Amino acid sequence: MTQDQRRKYSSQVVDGAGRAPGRAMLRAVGFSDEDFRKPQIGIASTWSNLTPCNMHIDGLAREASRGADSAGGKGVIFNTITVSDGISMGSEGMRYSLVSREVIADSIETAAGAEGFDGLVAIGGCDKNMPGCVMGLARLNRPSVFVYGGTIKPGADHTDIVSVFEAVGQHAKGDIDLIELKAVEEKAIPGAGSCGGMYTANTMASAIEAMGMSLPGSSAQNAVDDTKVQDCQAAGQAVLQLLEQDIKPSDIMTREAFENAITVVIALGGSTNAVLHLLAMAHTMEVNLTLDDFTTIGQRVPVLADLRPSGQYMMSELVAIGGIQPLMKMLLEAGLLHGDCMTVTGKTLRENLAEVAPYPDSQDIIHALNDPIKKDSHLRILYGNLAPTGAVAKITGKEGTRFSGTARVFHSEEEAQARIIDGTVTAGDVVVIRYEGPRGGPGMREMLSPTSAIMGRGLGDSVALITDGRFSGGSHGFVVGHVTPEAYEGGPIGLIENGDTITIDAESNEMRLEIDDAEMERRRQAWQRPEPRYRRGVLAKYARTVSSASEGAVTDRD
Ligand SMILES: CC(C)(O)[C@@H](O)C(=O)O
Ligand SMILES: [Mg+2]
Repeated sequence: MTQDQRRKYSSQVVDGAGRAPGRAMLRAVGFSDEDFRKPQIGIASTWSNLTPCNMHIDGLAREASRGADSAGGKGVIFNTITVSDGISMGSEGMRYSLVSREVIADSIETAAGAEGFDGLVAIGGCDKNMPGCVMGLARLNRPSVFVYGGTIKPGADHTDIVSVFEAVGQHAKGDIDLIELKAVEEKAIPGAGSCGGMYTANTMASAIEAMGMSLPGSSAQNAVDDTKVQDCQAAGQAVLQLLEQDIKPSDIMTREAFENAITVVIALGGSTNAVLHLLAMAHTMEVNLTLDDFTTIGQRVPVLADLRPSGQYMMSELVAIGGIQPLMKMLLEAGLLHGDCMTVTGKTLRENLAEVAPYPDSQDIIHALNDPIKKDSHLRILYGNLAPTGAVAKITGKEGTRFSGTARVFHSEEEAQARIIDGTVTAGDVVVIRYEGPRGGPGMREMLSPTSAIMGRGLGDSVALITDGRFSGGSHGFVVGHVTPEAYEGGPIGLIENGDTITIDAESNEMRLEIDDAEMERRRQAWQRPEPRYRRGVLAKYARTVSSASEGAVTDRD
């Protein structure tokens, strides 16, 4: 491919006498005559000092830019936003979390679309960054690579952010005092990097690597490590190679690649957010993926990783034994991955895995296929009279696979949290948290505070929680989220009354409100939509455009 063919977009901005004003501007940011003849590589950085997940990404962006320069391109760094779920969780501000995914995708599309980058590297840290970046790259469909900022190291005594959330529940129960709670708070977050278990950030990074949009190994690296620096430089270089071969996201993010991503997420015991984000990414790439694909794939893929929140180990411990590449090789050899998928190395998944060595014999983080932690998926898609268009449950089996209990209904996360903490919620209850959906919240908050409070209070196997909101990757217990249609749209979750019996069955994949159809209809007639919580600003805009959680909660429908 000629240099000019590789400058499909930047040539429109910098070539010819008429473009002198644009070149004048670019000279001021460091372009030389020679640079105008190079492909421009946009480096989307989610750097921010507001969260440890992203506080090191400015340095990583500079490494990626150097990598692009060294391969004959011209790297141009630009920034997009991030918000931190670990900080906003349980507050009004958490309504902005899922919204930030759209803002990130929109801003990458906007900056690259306006400036004429020929290729891109996008670097994400906190969990919504990852799908946000990839959605931006997919919309642009220019040769590009995603880089994960890397995982945080464990805090002292094997703690992490979820340890702090669960300590809040232990404190409420009286098991630990304020001094002990503060000690957990002080030791859990030792520096830069994304939340340390198989929570949403590590889940999505792994999914994206499995999908072929990150370099092999990228998703399982420590944030502060030479391997991450090398990954960034290599990503900058890889974009130039992708330009040469004209390999675009649409060549990589195929239906089979999404199936690979789902397979790896299940094997890792990953976050329920993967369902939402993969549906959204597929929508962006115009790949036909539905909730039911998670069921079909989930029937044949076991959970193999003993990682938090349901298991014991942290991501950095998986990094130490070789990351997810040996796992992917195991899955490929078992016929569970499509080996012919193209990746950002310019090679297929099978070619990338050819030289990968197996895990050391001594490890017990990743179980063998004949000794799974769970023989099928922990991510269950439930239907029934409570979720006519689907819901997403995380059922590891540790808390059982069937739950029948008495509804205790709350109209917000805060209300529910207060009643869990003060002991009103007791064994046998099904906590219902509604009006937390994408549109009704708005923003579909993550219920990590209530699920952690339930665990901390020792009610993990005797209380279930259902919501039209979503969960953190750190949530565990008997939990069902993404209940659709959401309450604000008139969904049956809005018709539950205190004292009703609710049955959740993760074997038959059903969730039922035990009332007859006539009673359901009577309640439906009496239901009234509440006033929206926001009338102006980004949350109101979001509520007006967002689709159902069962469709990925996207805002750019046709
Ligand atoms: C705070 C967490 C654990 O990062 C959460 O937001 C997640 O979704 O995993
Ligand atoms: Mg999150």
